[in-house]
Amino acid sequence: MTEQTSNTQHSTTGAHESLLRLEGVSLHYGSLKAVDDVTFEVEKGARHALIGPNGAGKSTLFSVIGGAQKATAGRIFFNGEDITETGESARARGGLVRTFQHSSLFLGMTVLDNVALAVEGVHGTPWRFFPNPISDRKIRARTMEKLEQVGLAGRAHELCGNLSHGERRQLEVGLVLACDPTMVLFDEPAAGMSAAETHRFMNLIESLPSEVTVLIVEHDLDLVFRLAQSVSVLAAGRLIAHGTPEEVRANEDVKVAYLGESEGAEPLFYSADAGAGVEKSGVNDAS
Ligand SMILES: Nc1ncnc2c1ncn2[C@@H]1O[C@H](COP(=O)(O)OP(=O)(O)OP(=O)(O)O)[C@@H](O)[C@H]1O
Repeated sequence: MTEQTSNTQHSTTGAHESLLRLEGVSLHYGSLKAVDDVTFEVEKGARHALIGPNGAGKSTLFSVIGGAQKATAGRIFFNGEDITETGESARARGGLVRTFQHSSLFLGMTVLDNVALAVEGVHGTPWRFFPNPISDRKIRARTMEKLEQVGLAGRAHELCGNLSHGERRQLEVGLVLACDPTMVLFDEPAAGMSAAETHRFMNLIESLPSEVTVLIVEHDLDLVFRLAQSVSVLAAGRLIAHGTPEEVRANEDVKVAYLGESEGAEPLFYSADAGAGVEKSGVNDAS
């Protein structure tokens, strides 16, 4: 992927091709095992969720995958290449892109200009003395395409600072799409969203091109079980389950891990055939 990437190659086997593979990944803070010997893979084109009770290690593992934090043990492979030692921005250039946070939006600029700058960073002249991204027709067309994809074309000329919380999150996805990602890492996208915003955002993630692989860390289990085709469950830093949403719902270790978090909490999971499939206990309900 980059000059920092080692030559180690990971061969994939089986019918489905692995895009991201973690092998024995750990991140220990002294004696605290925030992430402990985690092995799993995400297939190309998958909608994969990483869930777990509070303090399970989700954010830490997410940072390790994105490259913001270094694993203390284990290897990470992306597209067959060992990226364990590859930095965050080099991973992003290689297609493994994390959603931008609100802080990366320019609130005093229009929605159009925000995405145009990101598009220009990827497709345009890397740096100009007097940047005027909208003057470039190709960049403008590409920018509008990204805004259409995230449902913000009608807000193109609005100042970013005037957008609602949900719209800003849509815009963050637009910035990510501007990077032409192979895989997008979504970090709790539904946090702080209203039910309507969450619904819109779910539709947006579902409408992403099928060649874009998605890994999502999310507390809102309604969203997870609607969106994900495969789920990995962490508890106390360890991977305790990995499989389809149905398999994970039925897993006894998963039920115990969630219920153990809050005594007297309502059961977190209905059986798979009980309508919506998931009952929120409030334990991990960020909505
Ligand atoms: N920088 C740090 N130094 C020491 N311990 C940390 C650090 N960051 C996280 N931890 C600890 O690592 C463990 C995993 O934390 P992490 O935030 O990854 O869990 P999480 O599953 O994302 O939790 P939540 O759902 O509450 O956000 C926790 O015990 C946390 O206190």
